[in-house]
Amino acid sequence: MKFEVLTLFPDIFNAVMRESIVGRAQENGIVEVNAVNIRDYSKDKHRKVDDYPFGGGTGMVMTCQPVIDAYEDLTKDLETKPRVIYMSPQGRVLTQDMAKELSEEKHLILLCGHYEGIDERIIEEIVDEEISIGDYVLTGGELPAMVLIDCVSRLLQGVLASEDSYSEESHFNGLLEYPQYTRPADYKGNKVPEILLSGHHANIEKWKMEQSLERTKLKRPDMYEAYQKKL
Ligand SMILES: Nc1nonc1C(=O)N[C@@H]1CC[C@H](O)C1
Repeated sequence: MKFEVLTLFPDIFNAVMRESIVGRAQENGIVEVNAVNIRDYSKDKHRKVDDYPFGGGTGMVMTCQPVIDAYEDLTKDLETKPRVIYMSPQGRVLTQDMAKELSEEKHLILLCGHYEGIDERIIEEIVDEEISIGDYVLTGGELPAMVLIDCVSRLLQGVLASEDSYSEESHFNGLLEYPQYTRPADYKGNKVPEILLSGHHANIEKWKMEQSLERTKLKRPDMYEAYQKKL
């Protein structure tokens, strides 16, 4: 799967996306992250990519020309145009179900805003969908883009050790995950639940489901209600 990111800060992606699990997925050719510097497409003699907003207001707005020319350049030889996602607080908030849906794509273009945002005509011309990572405002769309790349990439075949790695985790099955424990079985008198040491797999699975239901009901009653409705 190929992610092409339109950004003013490509080095952020090159630093983070070469590390750990996404980095290994890139080395294995499962994922490709290509960060494209919007500023390289500016026709302004000072390589400007932003300007003052019409109608007043604070901050700067990213201008149309560099972003749209960058998009045109990335897609000029492509038969089918990839989906363009603008990372924005006005978008649909990213969920595990959306990540699963996005993981079916072969090629995505992610647009990272900066400053106060981008000229609306960019959205009208090239953006297919706005996606938010949460109801708060950041300084740029780079972290949201990396969050999306991370949560989508880990669903791709061969990225995690096994599919089981995510099939029982929080949000995948509509519930929060059960508590996890590892060695030592007794840490300063705080012991791992006996059931997990019993070797009785049916009872262990039953305990895990009970724990998932209990903590979802406690921590995320909204998810618990939605889960109950689906039964
Ligand atoms: N929350 C979010 N989920 O996706 N993106 C954001 C976000 O706050 N973006 C910033 C808004 C102005 C600046 O351009 C970038």
